[in-house]
Amino acid sequence: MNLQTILRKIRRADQDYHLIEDGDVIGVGVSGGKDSMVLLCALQMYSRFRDKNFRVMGIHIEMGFPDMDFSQADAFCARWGIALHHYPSQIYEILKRNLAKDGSLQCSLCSKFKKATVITAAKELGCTKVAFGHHSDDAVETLFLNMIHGGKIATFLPKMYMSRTDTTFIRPLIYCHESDIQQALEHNAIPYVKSTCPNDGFTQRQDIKELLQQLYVDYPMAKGNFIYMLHNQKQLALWQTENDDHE
Ligand SMILES: Nc1ncnc2c1ncn2[C@@H]1O[C@H](COP(=O)(O)OP(=O)(O)OP(=O)(O)O)[C@@H](O)[C@H]1O
Repeated sequence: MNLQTILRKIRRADQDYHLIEDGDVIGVGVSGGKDSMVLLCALQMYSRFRDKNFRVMGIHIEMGFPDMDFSQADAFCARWGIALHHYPSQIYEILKRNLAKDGSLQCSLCSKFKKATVITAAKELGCTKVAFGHHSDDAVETLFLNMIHGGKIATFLPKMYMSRTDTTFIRPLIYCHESDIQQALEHNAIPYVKSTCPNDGFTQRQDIKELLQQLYVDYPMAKGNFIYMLHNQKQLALWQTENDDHE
């Protein structure tokens, strides 16, 4: 497999945010989509570097969406000696019983259940950390979603400890663009499973994705600047009222 660009960017993220330590057992959350399949393969390769001693395994939570065929992904992982564990769940059934007012599935509920199930599976499998396939374009989309819908300047972190469940999450692809992932996927013929979630393509995230794509056509430099901005702490200048000092 040739994953040079991805591996270089994972290494940089690892150095900047200390994502992986000696002795780690990393459970990669695998939806079967492009990002998590590339992450699983790349981390497996990264684990072969001599200066790091850690193990990697894939964890797929079976959501129960119809016609999700994992046979190619399973065969590919077996060929490359990558462990991919499947965990059945009732998530789709529960979501169908708790529809939103407009009759659609609730993405926020889905995300909560999915995360909780990945954590349970990771603990059962003896993982020390859980890795997600979020990349830099996801980070910028989340930032815009939070600004537009939530009135806050925030996105997910490269590394996050959740004390409630005693779990550390890492996002090794944060310096990778979607285009890097697409290239790696094609170059190495990594299979992926197309999601059959009925909400796919009709989410607020999809709207933001399209908005940003248009913005990048007019302002191509924005793509790199948005990522730089996320860790450009020195030039952070936000308003502070007198009251904020005392809160
Ligand atoms: N069914 C699942 N089982 C395990 N982990 C999952 C599952 N679905 C998503 N994840 C993890 O959560 C991350 C973000 O989820 P999201 O739904 O945005 O991903 P996706 O777009 O469906 O797939 P991908 O990110 O793999 O292309 C994924 O990259 C993956 O690491």
